[in-house]
Amino acid sequence: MTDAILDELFEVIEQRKADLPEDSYTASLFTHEKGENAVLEKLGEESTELILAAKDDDREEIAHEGADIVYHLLVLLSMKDMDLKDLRAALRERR
Ligand SMILES: N=c1c2ncn([C@@H]3O[C@H](COP(=O)(O)OP(=O)(O)OP(=O)(O)O)[C@@H](O)[C@H]3O)c2ncn1[C@@H]1O[C@H](COP(=O)(O)O)[C@@H](O)[C@H]1O
Repeated sequence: MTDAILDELFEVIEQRKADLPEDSYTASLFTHEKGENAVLEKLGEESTELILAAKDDDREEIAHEGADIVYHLLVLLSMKDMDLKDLRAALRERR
């Protein structure tokens, strides 16, 4: 997890959280009437879609749904005032 794309994506998410632009999907998750349940529901849906893609052996779809999950996970971390350091620390502890 040293790929810069994750840090760049997390930075954009933090920026959207701060600025809340109207046309931003990310911002809409932070202001959603369902609160954090909106992102939790998305994580549930995307996980199901990932499982279906895996069962179909659809490699392109596995990557697509996996990316959706990573994005929504980063939004969740930001909502909880956590960041990639927390995720990296958890992964490192398992080595
Ligand atoms: N990485 C993502 C990202 N991944 C997924 N999504 C959105 O998450 C939603 C997923 O919901 P759905 O499953 O209903 O979408 P779908 O495409 O119909 O479903 P699938 O069949 O694809 O799973 C879609 O609206 C996607 O656009 C994302 N929206 C934004 N980003 C990143 O966030 C940045 C800022 O985006 P904005 O906040 O929109 O400016 C972008 O530049 C991207 O880098």
